[in-house]
Amino acid sequence: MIGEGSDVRANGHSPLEVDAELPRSGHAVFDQERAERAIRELLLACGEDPEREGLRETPARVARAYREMFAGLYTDPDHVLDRTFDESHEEMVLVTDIPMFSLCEHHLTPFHGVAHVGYIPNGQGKVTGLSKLARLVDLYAKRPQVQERLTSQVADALNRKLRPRGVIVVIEAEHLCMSMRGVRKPGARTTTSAVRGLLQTSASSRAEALQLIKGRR
Ligand SMILES: Nc1nc2c(ncn2[C@@H]2O[C@H](COP(=O)(O)OP(=O)(O)OP(=O)(O)O)[C@@H](O)[C@H]2O)c(=O)[nH]1
Ligand SMILES: [Zn+2]
Repeated sequence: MIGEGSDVRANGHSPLEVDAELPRSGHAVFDQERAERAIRELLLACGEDPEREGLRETPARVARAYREMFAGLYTDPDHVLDRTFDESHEEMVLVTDIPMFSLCEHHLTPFHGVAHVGYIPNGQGKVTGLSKLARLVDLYAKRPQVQERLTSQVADALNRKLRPRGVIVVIEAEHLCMSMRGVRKPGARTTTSAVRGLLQTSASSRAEALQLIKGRR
């Protein structure tokens, strides 16, 4: 998925196709060398010896891992919704239990769980491939994130690109910053939701969607 060297590409898009809304620090590509230096510094700061056998390759490895985990910074996730097809379906389309991995922007530790993404097409063609809903979650997740913003960004992208009658996004996740450190509450799960259009204005439509999500098993 990711290109070699500093020319980072996800989904084949140019590395310069960045999200205009994203606050940027002047980088349109991942700076591999700088990341390696930073990881080496971190190891030194922790009192480790980056030259010892087991750690010699670690800065380069960790930098590559971050390049992959932050791939959504270097592409516009909305591009995954560029291709739509004509289908006059006007009822809810819902994909549940999409595995989701992201990194919390406060601690850069993972939060992971599942996303449920649904929309009501407008009946005038704009239907997307089901896999694109999962790809959208994936790319917005591949940024330093907070769960609330991730949830809204996925909902807003669907709203913007498909002009649907309604959108619902629910994310259930465990934050490792709450499990393996800090308050140490493994198993605590956070649920966030974002609704747009009819699913925001109509309590009965929203209740129906939430019922489909809750009763999925
Ligand atoms: N709202 C929200 N908070 C988050 C998310 N991820 C992590 N946090 C919280 O971000 C907060 C950062 O709090 P701080 O007091 O600045 O940092 P801290 O001293 O490391 O806090 P503790 O985690 O309580 O040890 C913590 O309460 C985290 O639980 C998220 O996705 N959404
Ligand atoms: Zn955190």
